Amino acid sequence: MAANNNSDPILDEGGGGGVKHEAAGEAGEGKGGGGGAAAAAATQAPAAMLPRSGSRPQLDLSGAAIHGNLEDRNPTILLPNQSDDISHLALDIGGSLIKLVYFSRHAEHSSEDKRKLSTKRRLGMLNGGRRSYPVLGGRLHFVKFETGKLSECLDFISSKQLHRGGVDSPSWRSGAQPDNIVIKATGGGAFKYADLFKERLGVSLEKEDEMDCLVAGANFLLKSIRHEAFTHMDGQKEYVQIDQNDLFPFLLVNVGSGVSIIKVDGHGKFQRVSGTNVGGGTYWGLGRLMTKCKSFDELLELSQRGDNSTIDMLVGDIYGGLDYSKIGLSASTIASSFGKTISDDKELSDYRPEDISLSLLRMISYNIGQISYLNALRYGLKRIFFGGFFIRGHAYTMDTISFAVNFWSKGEAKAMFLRHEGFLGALGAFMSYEKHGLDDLRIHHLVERFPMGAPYISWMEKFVQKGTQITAPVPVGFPVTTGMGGFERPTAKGDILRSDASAALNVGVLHLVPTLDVFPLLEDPKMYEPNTIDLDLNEYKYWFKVLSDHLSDLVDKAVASEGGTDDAKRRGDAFAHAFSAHLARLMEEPAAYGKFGLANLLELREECLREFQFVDAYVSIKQRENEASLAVLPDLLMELDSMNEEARLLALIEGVLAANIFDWGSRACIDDFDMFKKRMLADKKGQPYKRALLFVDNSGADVVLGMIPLARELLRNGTEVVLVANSLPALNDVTANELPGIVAEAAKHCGILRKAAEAGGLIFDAMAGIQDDLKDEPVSVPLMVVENGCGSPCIDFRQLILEGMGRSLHTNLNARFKCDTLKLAMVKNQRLAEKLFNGNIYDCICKFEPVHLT
Ligand SMILES: Nc1ncnc2c1ncn2[C@@H]1O[C@H](COP(=O)(O)OP(=O)(O)O)[C@@H](O)[C@H]1O
Ligand SMILES: CC(C)(COP(=O)(O)O)[C@@H](O)C(=O)NCCC(=O)O
Ligand SMILES: [Mn+2]
Repeated sequence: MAANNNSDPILDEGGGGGVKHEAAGEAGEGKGGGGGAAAAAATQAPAAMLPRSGSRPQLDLSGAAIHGNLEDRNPTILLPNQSDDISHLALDIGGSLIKLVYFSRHAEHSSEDKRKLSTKRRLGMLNGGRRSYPVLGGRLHFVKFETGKLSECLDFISSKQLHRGGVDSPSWRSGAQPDNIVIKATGGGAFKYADLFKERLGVSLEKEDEMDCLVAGANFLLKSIRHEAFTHMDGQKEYVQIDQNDLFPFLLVNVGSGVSIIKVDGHGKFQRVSGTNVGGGTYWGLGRLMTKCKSFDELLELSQRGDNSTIDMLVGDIYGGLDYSKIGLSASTIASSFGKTISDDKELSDYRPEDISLSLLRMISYNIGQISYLNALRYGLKRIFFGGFFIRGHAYTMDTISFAVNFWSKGEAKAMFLRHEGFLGALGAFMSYEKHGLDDLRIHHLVERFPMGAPYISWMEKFVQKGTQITAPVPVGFPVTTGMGGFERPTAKGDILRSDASAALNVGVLHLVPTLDVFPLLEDPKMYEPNTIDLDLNEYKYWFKVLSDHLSDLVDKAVASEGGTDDAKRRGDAFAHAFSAHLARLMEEPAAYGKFGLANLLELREECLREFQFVDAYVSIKQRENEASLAVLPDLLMELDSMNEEARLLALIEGVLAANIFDWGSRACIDDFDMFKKRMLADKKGQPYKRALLFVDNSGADVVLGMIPLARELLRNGTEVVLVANSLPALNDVTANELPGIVAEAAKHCGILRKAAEAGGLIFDAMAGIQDDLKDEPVSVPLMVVENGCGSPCIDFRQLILEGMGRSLHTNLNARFKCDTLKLAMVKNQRLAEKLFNGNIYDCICKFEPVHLT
């Protein structure tokens, strides 16, 4: 039988089979799970797209008119009343910063389309009637500007035409000038700068109340974004699992220029209970005056090298070096911020700016923590969420606030922080566009797909246009606390604050994918964790090395896939820099982007490639492998058909797992084949599976010689088969777009596949004229292809378009489903084999998990 020679070219440690081919020889390591997995559900209803929510943007066709040449085959249609495309920007113009939240639709990948067309043409499968597979929805971006540099912000909006729905919007392309564009805006600047916006951009700002927006933004984030909230104590960040049913009431403290303290009781139910004018503006303002720093970050960075005991009067200064233990104050506790300067006969210039900055930071953070706690106490609240850009993801600031809350509440109240800290108001304003209907979004509808937000957008533009260097982020120091009331000075690991750009990487671009839903066959969605192993720092180091080692090879492929042009080379460079910066950021703080498993790490790379417009780095490798495998498929099918049923089933499973691994002395580390065989053969007569979902993985031998023959066997047994494939390219994975072409080609050699593909609408009379003997193959069950909503080598079943079953090893090995499940994978990574099974590279997994009816 044919060897299943599939391997994931970057990630597998060795070639996946006997016949060396280019991709296998390139020997990366990692993804490991090779064969894909199949699931069989005996009772499920036909696969169907999940319905879109009724409150989502609707198409408003009133007044539609053809724009341009009526003779054109595809003239542009103007929808003058369709406002979706122009309500994609919202602003929060605060005392210090302007925050923008904007939505962009995924651009059409025209080069991909061309390529798709030529592949289809070559495979002889162009037919206009087949369904097309949509690319994933759109993205929410987060960008900020200094309020003092408002004109930069206006330029940004104008250059991207954000006020008119972006440069890709119909209104922009058509050159139409809607005369009254309205943009939602909150914050004081919505009032102050309304005229300027009208003058410069011709837009009217529709004012939304700042407190309404803060609360709406916070509620939305806490409800819809995974790993949004975290605690930060003693340098340790820990994400908080938010129980949707037990969220309210809480205290929201927004630390902007000033501080607003709001008691939140529900959606739209809140009361501003307090505030303080000692806030972010105070730290930055006083700090600027006293240190001559030119930027907020410079001031914050200085604090990391500061020693506040030269400025602050400590308890020990007053008590002759002793603690005041009776009231719980250590000698190092600050008794009086800046108090020491009253007795020193010194000028401002005699103090180190570093020390001044730290004293200021501690004074203001501590004060905010304390006032917040007192307000929590007033209302009996235990949870305090802190937002606003004063926080700036800065460890020392958060630790100081947490310390104050913890100290004064004696551990009763908890300070929590939000990853989108400064964007609460802007998000709230964005959500106030009623037609967005974002209010009913559930957590899996907004997928945070890696921080390619503001910094990366501007970095990318810089790279593409100027080829500027990205500076990799540098570590921020963690403070050390003493047990009793005081902080020692921070023991900074690095001496420079992470650049503003990379710090903003704490916030990802939110991908809005309204059709995504939790896979309904998951046994317990709440308990589901896609990643098989936790990434501790050691694991991180290992995978970072793997990914870094293969970066240059990947860049070569990516550049080649775009024709090797100068532009592609520049983008390749930019991709390498950006991806390395992400890796460095994660190395420094693995939880920087929320909990991050291997699946996320692998997806990050794919996302990053896409960000730099590499549509499909493996396109030609995939095509070559598909063609080579299709050429040997007829022989394989003939060989399979000559076997008895039992031998054939074994050959098929081996085929998926790569037949000749046994030659290499490998063993099966999980082997439930006999159980599976029993279900397939012995029980078959009574109750064949109604439907099987096959999660296909790699292009080439994996899908053509492994999964398609397995699908064919299931079809032969009367089981409907759904091939579930990635929506977007990732490594050499086959995509839902590519599969129909491959199936059509395979069907040329096989009546079973042909009839089933026709029944499933995959091909329409494509094989008319091809003679084969279908007498023995009375197949009427359909073979279908669906996309899974993923663009990653791994699958997260919380975020799927359609029902299916899990592939593989890195993810889903331990996932339990409500249907019988067969997990097939070859372990192509020594480390994983050892870790998971005490096994060896090329060991195989054939894990059958029938549903036990109780
Ligand atoms: N790049 C920056 N420039 C100015 N201030 C910053 C910056 N980054 C963080 N900050 C801090 O954040 C505060 C502004 O926070 P923000 O939530 O945007 O408030 P506002 O709505 O009043 O502008 C500033 O006063 C300052 O303390
Ligand atoms: C006036 C503000 C609401 C403006 O918001 P900001 O621009 O600071 O985000 C805020 O600065 C504030 O709440 N100041 C504190 C005023 C007080 O309660 O004393
Ligand atoms: Mn504000």
